[in-house]
Amino acid sequence: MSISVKNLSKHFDKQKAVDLISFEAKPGRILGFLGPNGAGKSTTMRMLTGFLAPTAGEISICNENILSNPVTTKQKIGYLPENTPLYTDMYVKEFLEFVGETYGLKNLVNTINDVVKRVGLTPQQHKKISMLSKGYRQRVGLAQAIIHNPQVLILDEPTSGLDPNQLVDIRALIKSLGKEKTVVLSTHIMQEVEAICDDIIIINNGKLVANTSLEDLKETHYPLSLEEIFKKLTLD
Ligand SMILES: Nc1ncnc2c1ncn2[C@@H]1O[C@H](COP(=O)(O)OP(=O)(O)OP(=O)(O)O)[C@@H](O)[C@H]1O
Repeated sequence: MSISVKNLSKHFDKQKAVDLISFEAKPGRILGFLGPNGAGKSTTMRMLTGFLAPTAGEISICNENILSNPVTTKQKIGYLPENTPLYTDMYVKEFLEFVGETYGLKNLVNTINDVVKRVGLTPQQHKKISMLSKGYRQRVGLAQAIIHNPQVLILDEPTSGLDPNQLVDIRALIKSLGKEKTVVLSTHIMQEVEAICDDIIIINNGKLVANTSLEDLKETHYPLSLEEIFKKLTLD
């Protein structure tokens, strides 16, 4: 199992932002992480990537405990945070070189060329990040997430704010990455879930209310649409 989460909780003072959740994510599959605003998705993703310490619970990435082996587990994870923080004064390749160096990657020139091609950044590769549209910035965010060839990808709302053409391109890219890696992505777009996810977890008020395959979720709630299922499980 690439990601295994057991009884994970995060409390901010008295608020239980994440409340005893357990789930697994498997290689070669894309796990959609759904939930209303404020349900606990970003908090969970930040714990999965080691950016935020859990209040309680266990996370293992590729069979290694994230708290006991923070350095090795971080090497196995690529993370695209919500509102991708990028150094916008840097040029695309300069930024990727900076990220590659922090991972201690060898053969960086070829690696950067490969990753630029993979995410469809070739026409923009000589530009400053501040000059790029939202969709191309998102591609730079994806490039930095995959540059070290991680086994696990954590993508926090990777397609929010993209135009319909960019949406299609980025989804296709995520789908192709999902064939070889374990991908966890959060989204509010049900069409996106239908288009690319294999498995689904739904979180509401910090608790998991669904944890199954997309197929099983639809079968269990037949004939409801995914929007209707989401509503049914998350309206208190
Ligand atoms: N650093 C923090 N300090 C205090 N409360 C926090 C902190 N980070 C998150 N929260 C709270 O925890 C809850 C879960 O937030 P989180 O950002 O994980 O939700 P989300 O599911 O990602 O929401 P969205 O869909 O709006 O991005 C919210 O009530 C939020 O206000």
